[in-house]
Amino acid sequence: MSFILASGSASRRAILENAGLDFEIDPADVDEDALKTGYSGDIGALAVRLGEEKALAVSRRREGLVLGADQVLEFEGRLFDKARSAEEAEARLRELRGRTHWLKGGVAAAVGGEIVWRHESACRMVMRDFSDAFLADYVARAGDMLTSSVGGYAYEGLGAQLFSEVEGDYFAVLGLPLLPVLGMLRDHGAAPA
Ligand SMILES: Nc1nc2c(ncn2[C@H]2C[C@H](O)[C@@H](COP(=O)(O)OP(=O)(O)OP(=O)(O)O)O2)c(=O)[nH]1
Repeated sequence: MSFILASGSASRRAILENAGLDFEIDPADVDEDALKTGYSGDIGALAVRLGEEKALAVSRRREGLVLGADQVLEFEGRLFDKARSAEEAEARLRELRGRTHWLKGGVAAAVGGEIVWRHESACRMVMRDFSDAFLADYVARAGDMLTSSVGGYAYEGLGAQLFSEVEGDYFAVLGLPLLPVLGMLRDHGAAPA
């Protein structure tokens, strides 16, 4: 039983590998900025739409079940994508500290160029009001996570120190709501029932 993960995300790959699943990786080439720039609708729905676009882009050229996903950060109604530099990530963390933001996730499965399943997740991230000294130390130690993860943190790692409370699916924070995905994979014969 196998399926295709239409993602270049190391986190999504690790989540599925650690769960013992058999899959190929074939990242989707989707112009996310085209959909995100100037978007003013529901941010969770956008993440689902992006997950669908990624799944469809690969499903149109590959046989079998294709899984696509996306995750965006929502803060006071504003949409944030991955920071483009460590400096931008630091400025954002300074803005988010002491306040609550959401990680909105969308995941979709496609077969033969058609969407067969979709799921939306929302995780409430309560960031503590850490000091400037803490932030400087965090930025010095966080490395690539500052720009490779949508919030500038790895919640399973150093990023845990940023938060006082998190509500939602742990795996969804990391980029892929594993249990709903497993249910779908079993329904489609792509994971052991
Ligand atoms: N390891 C880790 N990664 C995280 C965490 N929070 C978010 N991420 C990652 C998961 C995704 O790789 C990334 C969200 O960006 P996207 O949804 O646009 O995916 P990405 O561009 O990485 O890959 P893709 O578009 O699927 O090829 O942030 C976390 O707490 N830990």
